[in-house]
Amino acid sequence: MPRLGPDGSPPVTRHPPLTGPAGRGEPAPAGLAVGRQRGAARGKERPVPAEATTLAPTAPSRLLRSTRLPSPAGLRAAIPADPDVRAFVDASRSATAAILHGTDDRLLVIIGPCSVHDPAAALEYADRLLPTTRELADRLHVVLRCYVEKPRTALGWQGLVNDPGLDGGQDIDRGLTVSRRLLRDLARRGMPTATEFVDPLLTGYLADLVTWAAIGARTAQSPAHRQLCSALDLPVGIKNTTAGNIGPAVDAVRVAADPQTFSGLDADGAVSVLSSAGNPDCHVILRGGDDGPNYSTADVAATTGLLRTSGLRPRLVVDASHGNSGKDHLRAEQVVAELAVRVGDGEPGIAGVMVESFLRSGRQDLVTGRPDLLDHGRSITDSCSDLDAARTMLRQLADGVERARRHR
Ligand SMILES: O=C[C@H](O)[C@H](O)COP(=O)(O)O
Ligand SMILES: C=C(OP(=O)(O)O)C(=O)O
Repeated sequence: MPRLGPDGSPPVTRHPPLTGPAGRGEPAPAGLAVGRQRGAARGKERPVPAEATTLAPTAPSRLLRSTRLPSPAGLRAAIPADPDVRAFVDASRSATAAILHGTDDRLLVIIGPCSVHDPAAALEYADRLLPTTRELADRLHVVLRCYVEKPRTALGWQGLVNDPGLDGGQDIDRGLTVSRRLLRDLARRGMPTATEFVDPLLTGYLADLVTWAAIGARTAQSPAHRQLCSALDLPVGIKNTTAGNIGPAVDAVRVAADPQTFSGLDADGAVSVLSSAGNPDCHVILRGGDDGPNYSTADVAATTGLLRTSGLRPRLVVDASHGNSGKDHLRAEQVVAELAVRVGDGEPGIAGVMVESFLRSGRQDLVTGRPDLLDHGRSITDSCSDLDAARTMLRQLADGVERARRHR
């Protein structure tokens, strides 16, 4: 087990600066790629020997910097999931899987901010929502969106893992540490969490603390993400593509259910050949697409039909946000209200609902490097409903489950 630093963080190897003795721009030793990315975490860079990387076979190189991270096991040792947390996450995963399989008649609800940029605000949101989720726990299994990686259509802030300082510093080492601590703090409070896995190399740093994960619309067709799902010990929702195609999500669920052999990191961070058993708890998420929403009864029926003919369980999650709301949180609230009625009417196939909500409604733009300008508790990615609206939506969905039970 690695020795830990005074604050419980994993050890960091100090390496010489890239640009000479004092990092003042003196030429680097021959054979080293030279450069420092803006905001680089000082003192952690490793020289990049030109002959030692396939990414940079000749110098000068476009690979400017290589910074070694702790291993997944190192970070897990620094911020351990204590036995209570492990038991809590296991129980929450089992409940989620049972809902997806239809053996628990509650509804899965994945609710919370589009992205977490301020861990304290995420904890405050959880603390203020928990009384309602506990009250409705006989009808809903509520899992908090704690999205710490963000896939972007093009450029933009990439999430707490990639840029915890909101300053373009891209200190992934710190981002993983604060994200893992946040996920653990949420589990300790009794709030299950959901996240999206964007970079498969980083999944092992956080996955043991998460109840449910998503593969997003931008990565649902990626073989690496599908193979990753096959090895995860948690339920995973896979989205239709941004164009609105359902077929790739169904294909992804099939791939993930099968045993796979692929390359990835082991717990010690070594690149390894990994063999998986296959994950029977994956499912499709309908999130709408460029051509409009896909949450109607006909869309759900068409998708469950496709799942059935593919030999898969005909149950799915509907995302009321994103393409199903045109990223308008008021519209997402209407979608949830409509879904609640349909669940109450006994419509088959809907195992869960996702919706974006945070302390305050709407969204705001981040000015890189100026987090001090941000409103507390308002999304810096897609617009979100506020807490009152979140409570209303949860009650509507819980009423729907109650009504559906009366029909049976
Ligand atoms: O969920 C958040 C966003 O929809 C997603 O990360 C893509 O955002 P972008 O299109 O603004 O890059
Ligand atoms: C990025 C997200 O969704 P999608 O992949 O549907 O765009 C998300 O849920 O945060």
